[in-house]
Amino acid sequence: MPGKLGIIGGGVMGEALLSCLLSKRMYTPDAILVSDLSHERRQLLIEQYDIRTTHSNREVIEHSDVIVLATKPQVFDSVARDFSGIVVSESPLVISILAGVSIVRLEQAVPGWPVIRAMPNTPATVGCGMTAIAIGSRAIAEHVEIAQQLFSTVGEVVQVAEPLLDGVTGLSGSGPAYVAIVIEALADGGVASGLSRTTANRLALQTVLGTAQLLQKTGMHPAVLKDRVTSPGGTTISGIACLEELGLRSALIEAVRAASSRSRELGNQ
Ligand SMILES: NC(=O)c1ccc[n+]([C@@H]2O[C@H](COP(=O)([O-])OP(=O)(O)OC[C@H]3O[C@@H](n4cnc5c(N)ncnc54)[C@H](OP(=O)(O)O)[C@@H]3O)[C@@H](O)[C@H]2O)c1
Ligand code: PRO
Repeated sequence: MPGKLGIIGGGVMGEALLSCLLSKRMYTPDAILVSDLSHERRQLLIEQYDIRTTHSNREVIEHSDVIVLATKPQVFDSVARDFSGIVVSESPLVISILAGVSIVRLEQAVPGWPVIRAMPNTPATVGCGMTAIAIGSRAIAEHVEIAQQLFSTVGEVVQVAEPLLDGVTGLSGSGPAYVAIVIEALADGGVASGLSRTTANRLALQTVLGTAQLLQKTGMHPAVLKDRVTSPGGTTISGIACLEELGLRSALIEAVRAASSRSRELGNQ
């Protein structure tokens, strides 16, 4: 991976990328500079990862060959002001992971530099992320290659047309929260049926993990697996009837749609 990496915003997602890129040795700690407004946050990142940090976004911008924007979208205008008037000998690649903020807005904010929009997710922390990227008008093949390399180090990568990124955000960006709720609720069901909390948590987690791996490794359609588990007149069909009655499918569909629409809304603010 070429040169120096800068991360603006060392919060949950900035740290997720940072920790995995370091553990996979894509970057060495001395090649990374992270800016964050919070002193406590900067201290934590220094102690945890032995990287350099700063309160100044401009320092990160001037230091880096690749800049990952990882603040909340709500502070984008303020971060954008930090780019104004900066002169560099070679334009860095700007990769934004901000939900909703469009390539047009990003390109207006950075002075003629290449931009790529990305939507990763938190499993990137352990190298199991899912990231979609959309390419800005000034990015060339070399920049796409850098983004592909960076995000494939922390999981899988797909390229999509920019308008689809809101849907990606609602599905794989927000998805880890939905799946975590499903795992927690399955465990609650186990506890309600008399299992200890520890056993129920273990069963719920391994069931979700094992099912995902089975589907991924075999390429089996989820509906086929559902049918394989469901014996005629057995236990599973009683559970499924309950899920259908209580609307699990439509709840998940509506959750993805609501989150996608919120992503669009954030982009228009
Ligand atoms: N979390 C996810 O699962 C996820 C997944 C995909 C994409 N994203 C995107 O990633 C971005 C960050 O999300 P997050 O969950 O990591 O948020 P977060 O934990 O709040 O991290 C953002 C960090 O940026 C700091 N910050 C605020 N204003 C700043 C400024 N002007 N300059 C530099 N740093 C500043 C924040 O400090 P304070 O807390 O002190 O304000 C915070 O430490 C968002 O745009 C989100 O849409 C998040
Ligand atoms: N977390 C961010 C949010 O909740 C974006 C996707 C996941 O806005």
